[in-house]
Amino acid sequence: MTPVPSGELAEDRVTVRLGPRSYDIVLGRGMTAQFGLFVRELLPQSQTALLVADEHTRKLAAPLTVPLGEAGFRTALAVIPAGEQSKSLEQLARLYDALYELKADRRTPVIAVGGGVVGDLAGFAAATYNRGLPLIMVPTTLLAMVDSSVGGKTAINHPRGKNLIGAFHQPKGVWIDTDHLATLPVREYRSGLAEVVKYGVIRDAELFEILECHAPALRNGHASILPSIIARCCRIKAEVVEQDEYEETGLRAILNYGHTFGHAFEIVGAADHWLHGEAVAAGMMCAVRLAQRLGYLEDDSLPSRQEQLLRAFDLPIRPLPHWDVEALLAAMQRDKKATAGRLRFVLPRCLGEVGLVDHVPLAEVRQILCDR
Ligand SMILES: O=C(O)C(=O)C[C@@H](O)[C@H](O)[C@H](O)COP(=O)(O)O
Ligand SMILES: [Zn+2]
Repeated sequence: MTPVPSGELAEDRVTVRLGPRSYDIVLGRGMTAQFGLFVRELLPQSQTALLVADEHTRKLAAPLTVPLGEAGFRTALAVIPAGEQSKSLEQLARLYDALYELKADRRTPVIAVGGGVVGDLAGFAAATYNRGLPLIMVPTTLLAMVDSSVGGKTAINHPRGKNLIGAFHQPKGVWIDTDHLATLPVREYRSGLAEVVKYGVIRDAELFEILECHAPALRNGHASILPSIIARCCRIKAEVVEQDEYEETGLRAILNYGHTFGHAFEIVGAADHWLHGEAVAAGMMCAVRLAQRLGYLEDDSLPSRQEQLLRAFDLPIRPLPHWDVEALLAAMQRDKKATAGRLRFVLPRCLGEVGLVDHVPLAEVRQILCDR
């Protein structure tokens, strides 16, 4: 795999092993000066690079143009409006225009500097322009570091469904500089903690216990163990993606714990502007209650432990009362995991173990949604 660039301050490295599409996730602090070398070693022939950022992360993207220039790249920076609405055809077209203006060729990397929205949109532009450009992920939010920058899911939204238009397109490399977290608004940071809790429930009981022990420090972003938690989540994600890259066997679907409810909350409750992790948090609570109701859950302490942890991170544990139940159910029936409108959920059996449950009766799900 990729050699470590000399002088790099990387503290950790996780390799995602996917044969010819394998790549490294490099984790460290204060690594800006080494970024050009990192990209150059991945792409020895490229002459141009398009950086993509939003209004908030442009200040993190701009300094990267210096080491990229030193490494011989002619760069351009495309800035999109911040927020979920940017996962749209309109913003995608703007990125295609920017690539055209740059005279991008098949070797031009798209470098996504930001959170999940920037990564998903820039990733989809990279997956489709010229039938595929190299993609480099520079996640700057906790959520993007532990989840969306790894695994190759790229997408924009359809007005009626999250991530409905997308492609699998693995990055060539992921560059996690934890110094970027210092710039993150606290609500964004805590939204990322929801996906961290998810990893504990689906696959890593010990991680969940670590989160419980360090909840007060983690809540405020001051925990010295945070970098090791980020690396641990990346390792879990890598392991899952390595075994089921295209979500075919059902294994990768476990990463969707809380998302069937969560995506419906994001769509139906769009006006309330919940962040993705907030919707996932309330979605995980609905899922664990559903598991209990269906008799699937073997560990009765899990709902209250999960609730306590999410509360400790100031995350929502229920959908908002004014969201229409029938609209939420309709959104769930259009979920990508549903087949022919039949609901399929990722449900926990015990801490660290979840399964895919088919044909969940609509009435049971309605009951969970009515309980607010
Ligand atoms: O990488 C995956 O696989 C995931 O499901 C991770 C999720 O946290 C992420 O939100 C993903 O974008 C959801 O994908 P979708 O296929 O349900 O749209
Ligand atoms: Zn997610």
